[in-house]
Amino acid sequence: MDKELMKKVAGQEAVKYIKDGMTVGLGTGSTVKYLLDALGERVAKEGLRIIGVPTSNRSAKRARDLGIDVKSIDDVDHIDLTIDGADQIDENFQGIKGGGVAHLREKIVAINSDRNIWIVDATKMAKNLGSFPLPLEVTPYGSTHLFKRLDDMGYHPTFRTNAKGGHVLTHADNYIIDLNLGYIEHPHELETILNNMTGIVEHGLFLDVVDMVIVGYEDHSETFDAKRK
Ligand SMILES: O=C(CO)[C@H](O)[C@H](O)COP(=O)(O)O
Repeated sequence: MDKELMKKVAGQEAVKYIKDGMTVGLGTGSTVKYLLDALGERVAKEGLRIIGVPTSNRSAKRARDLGIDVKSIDDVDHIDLTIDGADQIDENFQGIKGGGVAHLREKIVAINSDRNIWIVDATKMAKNLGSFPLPLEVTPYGSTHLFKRLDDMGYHPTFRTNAKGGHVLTHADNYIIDLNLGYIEHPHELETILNNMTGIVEHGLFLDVVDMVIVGYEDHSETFDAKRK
């Protein structure tokens, strides 16, 4: 199974939805990298005029390197379409994001977009959410106490660390706690609980957000209308 090829297929399919004059949210991750490559090619060949709103410093740099104009979300008045990756998508098109530490910006861009498309390789599709650990962006201040509370609640938290054993830091210099849940039976109930916990800046549950999902296989892609279930 060639996962890179599957990601590339999804990224190349998604670029077709970008039209001249659009303001486009640019997600983060290894699948979005293929979207950016394909978009850069269209900008160069077709003279496509778009404004990209990147969700991470990584995507901003790559977009600029490819000749794509980028602006901060606060410098645009609206976003027509956002294309982003995801870590896991269930059969109701609910998702987990944040494996790449960018879910706070990704969620802000997503909820301010007219439409959202997710691009994934086929291995990301699952019956239920939860086998992929659920990322939480948390404030460093008080994070050991928050960690203990999450542990007491049975959520099996782990701090995300780097190769040197230090905390992985987000764009806002916050920490990441991953919840090793295994199976999320009621995503909306969990969302409400996490929304109400002080110290959690944002969680990686993206519920009722996506409009279209493009799943890449090695030799074709499948497109799902996520709002028509
Ligand atoms: O949520 C994300 C970053 O925070 C990414 O969209 C997600 O991790 C998917 O990344 P990849 O395409 O590399 O698997």
